[in-house]
Amino acid sequence: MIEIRNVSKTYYPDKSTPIPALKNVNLMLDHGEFVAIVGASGSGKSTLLNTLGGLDKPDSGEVFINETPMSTFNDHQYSDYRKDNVGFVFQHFHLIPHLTVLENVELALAMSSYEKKEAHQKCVQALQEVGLEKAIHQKANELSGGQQQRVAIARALVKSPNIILADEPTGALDSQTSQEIIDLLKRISKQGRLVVVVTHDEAVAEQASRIVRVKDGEIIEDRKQNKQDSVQMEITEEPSRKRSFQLKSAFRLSYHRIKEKRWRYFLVSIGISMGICGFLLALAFGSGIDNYIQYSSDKVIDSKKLDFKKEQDYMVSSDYYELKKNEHIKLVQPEYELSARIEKKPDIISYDVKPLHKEKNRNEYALPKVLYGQLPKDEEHGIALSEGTAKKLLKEGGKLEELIGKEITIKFLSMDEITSYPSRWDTQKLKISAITEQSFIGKEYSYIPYDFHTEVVKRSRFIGKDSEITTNNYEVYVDDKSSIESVVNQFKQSYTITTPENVLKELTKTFKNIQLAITGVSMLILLISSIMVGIILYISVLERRKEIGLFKAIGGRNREVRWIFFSEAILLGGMASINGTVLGIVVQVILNRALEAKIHFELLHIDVLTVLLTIGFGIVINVLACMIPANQAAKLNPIQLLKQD
Ligand SMILES: Nc1ncnc2c1ncn2[C@@H]1O[C@H](COP(=O)(O)OP(=O)(O)OP(=O)(O)O)[C@@H](O)[C@H]1O
Repeated sequence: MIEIRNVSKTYYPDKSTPIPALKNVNLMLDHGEFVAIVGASGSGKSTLLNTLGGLDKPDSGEVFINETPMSTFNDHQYSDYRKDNVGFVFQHFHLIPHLTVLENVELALAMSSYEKKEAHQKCVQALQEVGLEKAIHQKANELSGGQQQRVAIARALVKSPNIILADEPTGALDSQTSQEIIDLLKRISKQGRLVVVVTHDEAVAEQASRIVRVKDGEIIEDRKQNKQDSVQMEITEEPSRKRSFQLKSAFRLSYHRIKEKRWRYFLVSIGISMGICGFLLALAFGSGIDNYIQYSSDKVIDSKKLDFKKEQDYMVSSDYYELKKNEHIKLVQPEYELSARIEKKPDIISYDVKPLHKEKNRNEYALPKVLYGQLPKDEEHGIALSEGTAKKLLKEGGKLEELIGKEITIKFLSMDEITSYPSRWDTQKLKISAITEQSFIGKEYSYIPYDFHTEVVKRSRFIGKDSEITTNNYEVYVDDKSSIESVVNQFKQSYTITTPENVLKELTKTFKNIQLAITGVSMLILLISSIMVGIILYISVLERRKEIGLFKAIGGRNREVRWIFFSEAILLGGMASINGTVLGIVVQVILNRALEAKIHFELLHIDVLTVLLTIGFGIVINVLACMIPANQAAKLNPIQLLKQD
């Protein structure tokens, strides 16, 4: 069944001094044998056992498995050989302490395509065989040494391998328990399996059907005994199971590990949660910007309005007529603002005043949104105060609507026409006709009727009623948004033109900068957290060496070993991202509520897609952070890993 022909193996621990572990070893082993490999420490027993188990490869010579030379195996075939043919039993059991007895045994089937029910049945059967069917739900670390070794034997048996390899299986047990384990292994060999036991203990060796004595890497004795024991039943060989990795096993291991080291993982997850929360808010803010753009396009910015500016000169009548000649231009008005103040002792309320469109144009172009009252008519001496200014006027406990109809004294600032220096205050009594919505960003304006505004400007500049007001800014209104491009193209040589799009860009600049800052900070936090995750998982690789070794010994491939760590990263990332997302949603609700009265659109908007995207992003970052430690784990040598105590 297994033949070892002229096998030699030399180790070079410090690269120069060779340590020969096996020298020209020849051995043939068959079904149903119970072989004891004995010898002094360092004689090469474990190396021989590991070579039989496909964990170690010889330097020269050949190992044949049912006449197939192992040297033809690639790494995957070695793993498959361990998965289907070999069950390992170790001196220190190598059970996962926080898993139950059943879960420990199930682990051996993690690489095979068994149905859940079938797998369960096989595990229970294996545990019955070792006499532990009553303890299946007990935690492995609650068992005695002998019981733990029985679980380890059940784990080796559950795949129905035809070879059981046991390295000092009684080394950590008292003599009575040792005898029970040896009896168990003997029984297993009588089922027709090959059982190879490495032992120091001559009393154990004497019970084997064959003793192979090793000294300095050579077989010095190969003796068959207890002939009656070699009478055996034929095992019904199971066909090899298709490889199918049960991700569930990797996740179960990682879940238990995270539970065990919860404080460590909790601290690391705070960083990820904060970063993810920031990331979510940045996305939510992005939707807020879209809302703001929508709001501004509807309410703040007139989509048909262009601002024309002459850089050097004042605009004159010829400019005006030139503009009016364009068929798309419907209205041209000079643009100027007035500075005004209301004296409410001891305070002075200062604000700027713009003209309202004439009534005939009000249906065509954007108007400030009225909260209370009505916009003043053309001939009225009324003012539409902005919400912010109106609030300053209110007496404590007063309501905004109570201001409507009240008369107030407003002082408009007059300028010296030549020097442009403010020279005196022009006092007017005006009725408060309306209160308009406060704009969230940009300047607040109050409005007075167009002609009245022109009159105040002329008076403030000391010019006659029939004179033109000099300005270098014109408001130009077109018939439709679609005409803007052609108008701009025609006049861009002579004027600096600001389109509604430019205005919007300017208005959203602050938002974009805030969003950029939040994104930047959250990315920085995520970068630092992912480095921390990488470090934590690197520590995890060091601490989970036994699990990695075990996974490889039961036939796990490198890819599957990586999954032990990916599952850890996914669980950690998933939990931290969910926490971060919940935190983000809480911040969103609080901020939106707090700003509800001040702004008229949703500043932060989170939808299901954003939530899923954020959680996915958090998980991806964690998986990326775990790449290096996971690859490192996959490359580790199982023999070294299993040797550590
Ligand atoms: N990975 C390794 N690197 C370097 N030397 C090694 C390695 N594995 C084994 N050796 C050396 O090879 C020799 C045989 O080791 P092996 O573990 O097979 O002996 P053993 O008989 O099983 O010993 P023990 O009973 O103490 O476990 C020893 O001298 C050991 O130091």
